[in-house]
Amino acid sequence: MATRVRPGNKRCAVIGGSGFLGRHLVEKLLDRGYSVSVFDIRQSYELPGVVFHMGDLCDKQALLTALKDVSLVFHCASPFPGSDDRALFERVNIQGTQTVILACIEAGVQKLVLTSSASVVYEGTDIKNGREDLPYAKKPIDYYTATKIQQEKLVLEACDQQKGFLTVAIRPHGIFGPRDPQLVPILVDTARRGKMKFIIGDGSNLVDFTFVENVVHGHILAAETLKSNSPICGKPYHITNDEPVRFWDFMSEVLVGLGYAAPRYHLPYALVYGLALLLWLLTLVLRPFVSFKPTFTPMRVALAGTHHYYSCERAKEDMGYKPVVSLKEGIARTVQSYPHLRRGA
Ligand SMILES: NC(=O)C1=CN([C@@H]2O[C@H](COP(=O)(O)OP(=O)(O)OC[C@H]3O[C@@H](n4cnc5c(N)ncnc54)[C@H](OP(=O)(O)O)[C@@H]3O)[C@@H](O)[C@H]2O)C=CC1
Ligand SMILES: CC(C)=CCC[C@@H](C)[C@H]1CC[C@H]2C3=C(CC[C@]12C)[C@@]1(C)CCC(=O)C[C@@H]1CC3
Repeated sequence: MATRVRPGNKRCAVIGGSGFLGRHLVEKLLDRGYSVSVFDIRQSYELPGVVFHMGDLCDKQALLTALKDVSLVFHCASPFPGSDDRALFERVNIQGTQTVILACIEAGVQKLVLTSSASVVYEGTDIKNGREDLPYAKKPIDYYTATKIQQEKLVLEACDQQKGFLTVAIRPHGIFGPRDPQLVPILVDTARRGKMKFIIGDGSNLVDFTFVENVVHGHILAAETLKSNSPICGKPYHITNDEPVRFWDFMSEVLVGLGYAAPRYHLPYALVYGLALLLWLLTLVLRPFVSFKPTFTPMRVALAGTHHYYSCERAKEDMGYKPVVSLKEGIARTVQSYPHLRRGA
């Protein structure tokens, strides 16, 4: 049965703390005087002050051990978004998140901060300065995002001020920074295969890319603002760099920083999208005979050729959010952190 953990207790748990965002979050929490338990299916590092609990978040007993005496939980675990294992997304993001909620309540945890995603409202068409009141996507861009929608709903609906269990969801977008296993590695891999020559569309589409330390800052602000009667209870918050940038300028800056050529030739958006769609249909038809994963999926073409940037006004008003690292500085620090991805390395 729930024994409420003493408020003000600075012991917290990071579910998914071995991952890219999770590890940055753990490092900042330690700086701020928290003691941290990490719960993850893998252990990727060791740090003084961190206790690791290895386990699957779908296992309530394993979670209960890790959440003992913890008053604050960050949930930033998810399967790799590029996977096509639908059952895994459903099991971890939906059923697993329900298990996390139940375990938190049973362990007497007072605050749960979920890492959601701004893409829960994106359907592949332009979003300019989107606010949190946009409806959830009816046709999410992929199954991973469909389960992120369900996950966010579960966590926000679990907020219960009467019972002293408070929840909030952070919606970052395009997280980048040192140790990111996705964005820069995909980009460099595409460049190394000679496929980063083309700009899809006229290149003017604006997108949010968010330096990981700003995402961490948003999470910690949310946790520290989350109190009874706080306006943030049960709500989602966009956290970005608040500096929308042309998608292709961002890509070019990273590529040039790592010694690769920037893309130069323009291709019409509708043409590339149509080709990606055809290729995708072809992979479906041929799936019983051959299996291959194209780089140019319709989803990726939409992400590269449409506007998708979000307002963080609500986070500024309700929790005093302001990015702590500019885009320029974030790109410089990211580029510097990938010596092994430099051209010729
Ligand atoms: N990166 C981005 O641009 C964005 C990310 N987000 C969200 O941010 C969060 C963190 O993302 P990111 O740091 O990039 O992801 P990572 O994959 O780097 O980190 C997620 C961690 O969770 C672990 N994990 C996966 N399944 C389970 C499970 N069943 N039980 C326990 N741990 C598990 C992963 O292990 P393993 O690696 O072995 O699978 C990994 O260590 C996610 O919720 C993601 O949806 C939202 C918007 C943008
Ligand atoms: C803002 C946001 C949601 C970023 C998410 C990260 C990835 C979806 C992108 C990171 C690198 C991008 C990329 C492409 C699509 C989107 C990414 C995977 C292309 C495949 C688009 C088509 C190309 O011309 C090559 C691009 C390589 C990099």
